Amino acid sequence: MRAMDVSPPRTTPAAEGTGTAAGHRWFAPGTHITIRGLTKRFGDAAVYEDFDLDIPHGRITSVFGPNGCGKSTLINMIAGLIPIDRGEILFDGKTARETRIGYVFQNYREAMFPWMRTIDNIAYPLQYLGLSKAEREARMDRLVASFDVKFDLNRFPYELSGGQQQTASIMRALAPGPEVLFLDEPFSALDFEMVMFLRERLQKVLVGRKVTTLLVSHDLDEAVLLADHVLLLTKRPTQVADNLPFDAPRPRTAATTVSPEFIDVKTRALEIFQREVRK
Ligand SMILES: Nc1ncnc2c1ncn2[C@@H]1O[C@H](COP(=O)(O)OP(=O)(O)OP(=O)(O)O)[C@@H](O)[C@H]1O
Repeated sequence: MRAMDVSPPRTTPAAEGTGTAAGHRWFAPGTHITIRGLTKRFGDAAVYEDFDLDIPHGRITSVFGPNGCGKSTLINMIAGLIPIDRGEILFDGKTARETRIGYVFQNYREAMFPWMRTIDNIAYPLQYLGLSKAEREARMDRLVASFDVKFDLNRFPYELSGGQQQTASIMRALAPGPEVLFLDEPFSALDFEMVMFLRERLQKVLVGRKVTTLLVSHDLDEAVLLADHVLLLTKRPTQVADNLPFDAPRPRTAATTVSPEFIDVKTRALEIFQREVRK
């Protein structure tokens, strides 16, 4: 089943290409990531079988579905962290290797280099971009200002709280200016005050920079609150159950969760989820 708004054919003549790095490949306007015919097995178990999906440019897509349906596997395959068995995943016609990607893991405790100060951890990816020292410093200044952190970034990661470490992990993922950001349950181990802070900061930065974002969340409120699209998955072999747009104004806050439009999307998502779980 397809995911988003358009229905591109699997293959089209070269003339219909959109002038990408790959030149001959077709993708729908507004689409950033195109997945076609994706197949992934673990042993005898098919997690994905001929799976197609279009992920829009510069928007936040939340991935939600039954336990073990393959949410993490999906974003890890898209990010190029685990191999696919068959199919094609392209970013504006490019491969993951040709795309600047950021990734935030659930387990922030193992995400940072413990021997480096937090600020140096965050700046670490910048050294691979070939920027001058002045450019690196200017980027860091902008990033630190946009997150408005209240803790001391000169501390070592182990001196920070979990929420502060995860804030730093997110800042590090954003430091090189990723075209695509992957977040796998980034807030699930954090206290609610920190979750509120991070949701607000993250939205501001992602929407401001128009970063294509894929967020895996087990929390339906969070999945809907942050998303431009809520991608609902079926049980395995996993397909797209539905893809619900949510276009409430930003920044979205706790107040958004009591708005009629939020409740409407959440209710529809819950119905689809329950239908899939019962199958
Ligand atoms: N490396 C692996 N080897 C074998 N099976 C795997 C491997 N990675 C994932 N799986 C299996 O693939 C399925 C999908 O796993 P995945 O972690 O992607 O699901 P998920 O939807 O993110 O799960 P959850 O809801 O529990 O977070 C699960 O049944 C899991 O056990």
